Amino acid sequence: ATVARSISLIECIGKGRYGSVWRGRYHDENLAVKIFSSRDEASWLRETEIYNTCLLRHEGILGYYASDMTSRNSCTQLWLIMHYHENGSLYDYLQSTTLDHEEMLRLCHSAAAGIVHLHTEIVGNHGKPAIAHRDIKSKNILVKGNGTCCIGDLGLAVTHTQENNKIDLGRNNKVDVYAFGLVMWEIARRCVAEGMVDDYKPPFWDVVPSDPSFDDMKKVVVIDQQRPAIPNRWSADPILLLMSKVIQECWTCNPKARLTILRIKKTLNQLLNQPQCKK
Ligand SMILES: Nc1cccc(Nc2ncnc3c2C(=O)CC=N3)c1
Repeated sequence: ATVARSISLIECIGKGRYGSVWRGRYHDENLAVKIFSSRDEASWLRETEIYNTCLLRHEGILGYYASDMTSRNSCTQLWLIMHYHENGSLYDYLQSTTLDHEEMLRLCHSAAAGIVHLHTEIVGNHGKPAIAHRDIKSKNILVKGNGTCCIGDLGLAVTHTQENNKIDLGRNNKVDVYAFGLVMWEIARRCVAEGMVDDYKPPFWDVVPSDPSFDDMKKVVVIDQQRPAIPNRWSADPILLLMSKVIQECWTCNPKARLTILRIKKTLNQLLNQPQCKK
């Protein structure tokens, strides 16, 4: 509680049903403060539990400072205090930025590396369970100053270890892989090749209303099994053509046929090291 007291909130940088995110200052350092709405107390509790029980210090995971619960007159105030990233979320970043091949692959590879860390169980005293994020999307990924990503928002995450075989992660991991395919599709659209680039669009922008309901999405994705279209221009570029293959293997109808996030990370790393990708 002492930490929260000495943080001064400077500006609101995000607002939603979840609550709000602020840029804060503490000893001349910037930090991000997520203030949870009372309806979202469960997310605060889950994210706090995950960060405090699992070894989650990793360059691909949004850095955590502290959680704070203070009683503010009649109601409870819930804060999550994280590292601050000036570029904001990947969703924000892609609105205003176009990418070359290396920048596209750095964003995709670093985001994949963060998800690999979540999915990997580390056995031992200072280990971690396998974690399925369950809410992978460009608004929950932050872009760091060096053009790499880190994964945030663990409010819906579930854990699994060998011994307390709680849930079958096999299925859940595949949900993360499907969602990550959508994120790679959003990023690749913003990659300039042969003098062309696609506008930023959220997945399914052309088949659902803005701010779609759960049922709107379910009909498109589950019932009709729709998938985002791959822009024609991608087939004229060797890297984007390979990206379209990786992306489509994240979306197979049968979840068992989907690539693992580790295979995706390795493939992206190979593309990153190809000569035509280096500046
Ligand atoms: N999941 C979660 C939990 C706490 C803060 C956040 N958001 C952020 N974290 C760090 N830097 C940021 C942001 C923004 O939202 C926008 C700009 N920079 C997400």
